[in-house]
Amino acid sequence: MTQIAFIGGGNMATSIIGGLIRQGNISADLIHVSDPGAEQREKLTATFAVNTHADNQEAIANAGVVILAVKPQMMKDVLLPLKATLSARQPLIISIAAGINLPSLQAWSGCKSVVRSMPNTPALTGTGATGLFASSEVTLDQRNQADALLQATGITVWVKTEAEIDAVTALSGSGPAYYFLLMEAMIAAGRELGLSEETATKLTLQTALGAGQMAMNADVDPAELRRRVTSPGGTTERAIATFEGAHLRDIVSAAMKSACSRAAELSEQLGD
Ligand SMILES: NC(=O)C1=CN([C@@H]2O[C@H](COP(=O)(O)OP(=O)(O)OC[C@H]3O[C@@H](n4cnc5c(N)ncnc54)[C@H](OP(=O)(O)O)[C@@H]3O)[C@@H](O)[C@H]2O)C=CC1
Ligand SMILES: O=C(O)[C@@H]1CCC=N1
Repeated sequence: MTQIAFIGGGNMATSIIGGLIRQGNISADLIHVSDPGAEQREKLTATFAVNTHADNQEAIANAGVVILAVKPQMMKDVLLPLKATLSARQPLIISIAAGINLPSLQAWSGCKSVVRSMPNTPALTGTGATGLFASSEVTLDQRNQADALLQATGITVWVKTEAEIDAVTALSGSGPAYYFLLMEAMIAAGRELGLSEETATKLTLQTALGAGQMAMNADVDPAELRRRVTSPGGTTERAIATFEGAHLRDIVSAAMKSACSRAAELSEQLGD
């Protein structure tokens, strides 16, 4: 069976490892994670019983797939010392880093088969969403391997151009944070309306879950679901008018465009 190495065992690696272990198709024995933090390594071993290493070379020694899960700013410094080993072994490389393009990943790793992916943190509960784009050298088997790995954490979508990965980053990569921000705002507003923290939180989270599940299962689009909540002359109408008056759609559009530009900017600043 193929060994999988994670370089970097932080938030996102933890979410993906959690999804893989939870799904049960990959044994924890086959997963090797390297991270400089002793506490982080202990946490990963205690939670998932995976192999952990302080040394990146040890983690990749027998790996058929190497998942790059360090910050974009670290990527070049992390890969260059591994280049001799990686280029000799040619494992499938899967990067999850925002804004590091395929030519840079290929140059720094010495590997031809590189998949650029953009997952998100709900991977931890198997409800992740991942966008993927492969270098032309990636074989069909490797593409299927990357797809199966990330499908263990939720849905996968292959995009047609590498530039679309930056759009995916702005939408689903960063997207959970947008919903969490809305939850924070709703909890705070519920408190202002006199609800306890506990009640406001409980109702906000259950409403988010219910709306998400309804939207997933409905045979109509979110706009129609919104209309069905909005009784003429009722309460929702007032709230929606307030959102529209404050140009919520323009705010969302500007926010996502700035996230997408930041990904492109990272690529320019950090790439070769
Ligand atoms: N968080 C998210 O929602 C998403 C993140 N991403 C991408 O995932 C990547 C990781 O992000 P995230 O998990 O949030 O970041 P984290 O900082 O949580 O994780 C990165 C981990 O890498 C470790 N690390 C630092 N230097 C090295 C090294 N030389 N070798 C091995 N590991 C090292 C860090 O340790 P230490 O903290 O001690 O420095 C840290 O534990 C980023 O590239 C990001 O763009 C993609 C999709 C979503
Ligand atoms: O904020 C970031 O840069 C990373 C990429 C997508 C989510 N988190």
